[in-house]
Amino acid sequence: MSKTAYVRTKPHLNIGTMGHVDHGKTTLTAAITKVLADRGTGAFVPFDRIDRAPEEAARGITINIAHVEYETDTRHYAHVDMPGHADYVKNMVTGAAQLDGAILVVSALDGIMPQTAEHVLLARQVGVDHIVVALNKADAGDEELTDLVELEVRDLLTAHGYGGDSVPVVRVSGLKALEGDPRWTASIEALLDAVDTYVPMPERYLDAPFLLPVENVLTITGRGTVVTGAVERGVVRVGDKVEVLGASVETVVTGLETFGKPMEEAQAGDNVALLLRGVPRDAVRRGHVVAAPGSVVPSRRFTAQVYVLSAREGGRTTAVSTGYRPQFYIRTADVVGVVDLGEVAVARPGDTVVMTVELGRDVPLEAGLGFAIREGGRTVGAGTVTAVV
Ligand SMILES: Nc1nc2c(ncn2[C@@H]2O[C@H](COP(=O)(O)OP(=O)(O)OP(=O)(O)O)[C@@H](O)[C@H]2O)c(=O)[nH]1
Ligand SMILES: [Mg+2]
Repeated sequence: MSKTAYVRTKPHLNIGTMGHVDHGKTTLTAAITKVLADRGTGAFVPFDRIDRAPEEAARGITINIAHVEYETDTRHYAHVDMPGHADYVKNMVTGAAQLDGAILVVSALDGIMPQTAEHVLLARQVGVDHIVVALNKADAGDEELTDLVELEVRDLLTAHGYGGDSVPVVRVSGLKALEGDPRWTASIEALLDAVDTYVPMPERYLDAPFLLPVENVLTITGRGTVVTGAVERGVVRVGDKVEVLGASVETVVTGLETFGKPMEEAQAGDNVALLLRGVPRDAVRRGHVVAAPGSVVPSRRFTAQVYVLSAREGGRTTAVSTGYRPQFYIRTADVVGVVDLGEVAVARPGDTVVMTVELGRDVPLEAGLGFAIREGGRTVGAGTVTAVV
């Protein structure tokens, strides 16, 4: 672990790029780091270091979620570059669950595509309240066509409750900005200004007991097991006792880092790595939750309001009934659950229904928590927990 400590000088936010495959999310992410590196408030992260897992290079699509950090004049950001490929939308849900705002990347050449719409729907569901649009590849697009794409994107956002008329839509070229073309580096500056001003600093629940949904688990040779993720609430310090829900382990945090920089204390919103004393690597998984001991009681039964996606939105073509067993994506967890629709008994695509769910295992639940429902690799529903039973 490197030695320069993290110094908190600016408010920290978590943002990310989402959008259809090949619309330019990773190129744009690299371009943002380049523009800010030239300004002196970040380090350039080239495309191939963002799109870096071996599995990805082989298939040429973003599968794992990559994080980079940078600063604007007013803020410090952790930025996650989310995958666009349909098979990996579940990774997108994990990433979006921790975002304060998102940059929706839409190719000005192609317009809205299936994952553009799916990502907007999922973002809404997992609680991303602010979206800024990057109309990418504007270097290659024709202006009238781009105008149409912009209208189409604003309509899509309005349809999902984002107030499409007031959402900033910035025409950019990640590719040309990476090449240093001044017209297009200016477009990236404009995009960052839009993010700085349009995405508000969210309220951080610093006084609540510590909770972090585990996004990834790794081993540091000679030091032990590390879990990473964004702190959902509270504060954690080196030396604090924590419990890992899902693994049923109590342990102590022996190290804390953000982007390779050690810190004494992490707080709600921070994207961190936690070194856990004496926890075997295979005891902890993505989807587990690290929390202050005794602060949450995991459970498996809850009631929820659920929207069943229509076929046009990529959902099912047939109704679901009591006994249906899809996967539930809750925070970073992916758990099977059985649906009970009560007296209604049947829910058709396009319906909003109340259901009781019995999950296959206990997870920390609370009223207001958003989740996605998936089946056979596609999203079929989106809901909010109304009560824990
Ligand atoms: N003309 C032009 N091409 C671009 C621009 N941005 C990206 N591209 C090209 O579009 C293709 C896809 O870019 P990526 O950045 O890999 O797209 P992505 O959205 O990250 O793709 P996935 O991660 O697979 O979903 C590449 O060939 C890029 O060079 C742009 O601003 N202008
Ligand atoms: Mg990518």
